[in-house]
Amino acid sequence: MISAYAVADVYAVERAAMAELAEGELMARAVSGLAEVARLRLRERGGRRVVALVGPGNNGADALYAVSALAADGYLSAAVHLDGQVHDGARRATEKSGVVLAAGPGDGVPGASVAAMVGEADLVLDGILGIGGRAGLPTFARPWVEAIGPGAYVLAVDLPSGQDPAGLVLDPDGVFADETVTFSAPKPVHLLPATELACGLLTVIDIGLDFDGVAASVRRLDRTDVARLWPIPGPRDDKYSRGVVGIIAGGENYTGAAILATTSAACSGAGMIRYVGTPTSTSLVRAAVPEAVHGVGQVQAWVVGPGLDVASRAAGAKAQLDAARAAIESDLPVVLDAGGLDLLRGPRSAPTLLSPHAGECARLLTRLTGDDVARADVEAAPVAHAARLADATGATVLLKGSTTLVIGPEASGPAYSQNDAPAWLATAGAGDVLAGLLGTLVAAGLPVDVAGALGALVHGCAAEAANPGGPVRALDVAHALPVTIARLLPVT
Ligand SMILES: NC(=O)C1=CN([C@@H]2O[C@H](COP(=O)(O)OP(=O)(O)OC[C@H]3O[C@@H](n4cnc5c(N)ncnc54)[C@H](O)[C@@H]3O)[C@@H](O)[C@H]2O)[C@@H](O)CC1
Ligand SMILES: Nc1ncnc2c1ncn2[C@@H]1O[C@H](COP(=O)(O)OP(=O)(O)O)[C@@H](O)[C@H]1O
Repeated sequence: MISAYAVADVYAVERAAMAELAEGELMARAVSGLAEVARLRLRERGGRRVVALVGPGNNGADALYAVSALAADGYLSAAVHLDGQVHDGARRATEKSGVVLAAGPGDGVPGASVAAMVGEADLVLDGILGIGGRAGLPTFARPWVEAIGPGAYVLAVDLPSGQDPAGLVLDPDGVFADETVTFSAPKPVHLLPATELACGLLTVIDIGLDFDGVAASVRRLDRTDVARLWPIPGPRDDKYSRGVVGIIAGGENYTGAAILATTSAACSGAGMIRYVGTPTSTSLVRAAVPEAVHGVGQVQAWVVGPGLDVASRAAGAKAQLDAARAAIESDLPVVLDAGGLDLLRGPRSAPTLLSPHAGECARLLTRLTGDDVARADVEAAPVAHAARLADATGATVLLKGSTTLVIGPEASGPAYSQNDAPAWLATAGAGDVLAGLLGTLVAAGLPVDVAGALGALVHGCAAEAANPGGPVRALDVAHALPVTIARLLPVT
């Protein structure tokens, strides 16, 4: 598991370490790791020119020291900084090592020469702001960032400047890095959906800080966690003890969603599937998933909603909707997706996992809170909106996207944020496959937040396995689940 820590906690751990170490030791460790990554990237790309964008704080000092080390190695090194607002030691190191220094804007150095210096760089070290910064790129740095050439490799120190350290909102004018080098541990900005995209590849450098006993602010499961968490059957298990999942999905319109969700539940190892559909969906599921049994019965968890049309007056729709409402009113765990979200009236007493995409999250918030929330609002501030939905419903919310967030109501512990899927997974029906997989995990008894994070992880891995590097269809993601799961489990 990867843990990200809140900025205040990182500072506290740093202060404790500094009290034990010689002055400057922590920064020296950070700089040495940063310079090493920069050297590696310059070598890989055959680059010769490096420029550091230097802000007034320690982040700028890291970048200045690193660029000095690169100058000593013979790279053509330069730095732009705010005159009079540079770390003294770092400035002295830079002057000694022959780095070309340009202060700008505002001290007589023409903006054009600063722009040319930045524009020619093969590698740009972004040290404008670190985790102590606020969201938003400072005005002085705008011309620097605008001057970055299209072919430059942008290596951010700690975070891409302008981006929110807490990871709550994206600054479209901030830096978008190819890679972010951070120290000791990730911070929320690196893992959360709004800002992760701006960080590029994340490289964490160990500088010897100890986070034992510090609570994570955001968690991310990795592939090595699957063996520990997956419900593996034992010799005493039978289909019922493994968990029966009831799936109320599809209708006369979205028949495919029924097949995708039930196939996914079967392929992820549900002990048994009870399917409740309309006549056409039912006959298609009978053909596609012969393992499923039909009609309402005893289950350990319900999945309600993929392809469910709550306004349908087609044959069998009323009976299916009655079953869906009864499932939501029951005291059993429920995964609510797509059309099922339209049936939620308020908090439930049993474990509940909502799995909206941004549009569905906006629609549900609008209905439940009375505020007009648009899809774009959710996309701009995913954590705030998902948390609001969790608080309004008492449920755990799995907000789907390229980074999928799993967050419970206030005080229910840190969120999970998963980024395991290729962008090819952004395809119709992929969410229906996820719903079936979540149903398997919740019916097996996993807590809904763990089921959400684990499901998103395995769903992403199955999408990659279905056709590495190329397009995937949703049904192939479901069919890739058995072998994907087997590969993630220990060999017995
Ligand atoms: N094969 C199937 O049976 C499938 C069934 N599905 C089911 O379909 C139902 C509706 O899901 P949605 O997420 O589509 O519904 P939503 O109502 O959440 O989203 C539709 C939104 O997409 C916008 N939109 C539609 N076409 C667009 C286009 N070409 N370009 C830009 N925007 C466009 C619409 O304006 C609307 O805002 C759900 O119940 C879902 O489970 C989907 O999962 C797809 C596959
Ligand atoms: N850009 C992306 N990269 C990776 N995964 C994505 C991306 N966009 C969406 N996804 C994933 O694809 C799935 C789409 O689900 P959803 O929007 O419900 O589609 P549908 O309703 O058509 O099944 C979700 O699991 C989501 O996390």
